[in-house]
Amino acid sequence: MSSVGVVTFPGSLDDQDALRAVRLSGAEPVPLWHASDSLSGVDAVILPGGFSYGDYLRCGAIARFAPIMDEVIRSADAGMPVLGICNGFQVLCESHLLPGALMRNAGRRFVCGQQPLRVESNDTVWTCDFTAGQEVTIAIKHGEGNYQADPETLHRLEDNHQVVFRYLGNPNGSCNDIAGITNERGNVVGLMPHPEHSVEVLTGESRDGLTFFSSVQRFLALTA
Ligand SMILES: NC(=O)CC[C@H](N)C(=O)O
Repeated sequence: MSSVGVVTFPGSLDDQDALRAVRLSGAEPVPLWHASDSLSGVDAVILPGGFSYGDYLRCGAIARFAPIMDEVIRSADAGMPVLGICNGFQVLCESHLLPGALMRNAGRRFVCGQQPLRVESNDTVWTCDFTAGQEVTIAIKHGEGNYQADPETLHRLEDNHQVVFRYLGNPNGSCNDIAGITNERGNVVGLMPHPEHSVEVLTGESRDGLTFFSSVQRFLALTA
């Protein structure tokens, strides 16, 4: 059975839901602590949503310097699957594992709801069980989800097919309707929507989020 670690930072909010989603998908969930310097031998890591360090300075800017991040960055560079959800996406951008930045929502309001998305790429370890062009619905809730990058970076992301999800109805002003991106290798994915909140019909309208967790398991089984 593959194991997926979920890092808890001070102020993380969605770590328990991420652990639960990992368990629902059949993998072993492993809680990881921000102050540790070990990933406890897990096969993949999730940086969850929330308000790490109270969003002080900038969202994700302090979490990026948590002791565990040295090992997350080293393992990501070595090919380990890493998923950053919402605040986790912000941490990945601050860590320069992904390019660009998440700015205050264009409407200056926190947005929350069921968000339609289009899957742009299934060529990542976290999205290989989706089909490209598929439309899915996943929960969103964020104040700083407005993805921005310089024109050269945006061209590179588009040319390399590194845009993984686009909003159908842009809720926050993100460039090119970008909801999620990947690194060139396809092992690091960051997105503002919350797949861990869209895994059960009892708590949402969609189970589309489960596909992230089944995708990484299939990838890990193939490479074991
Ligand atoms: N749900 C979240 O992870 C929120 C992320 C961040 N604190 C924001 O408001 O943008």
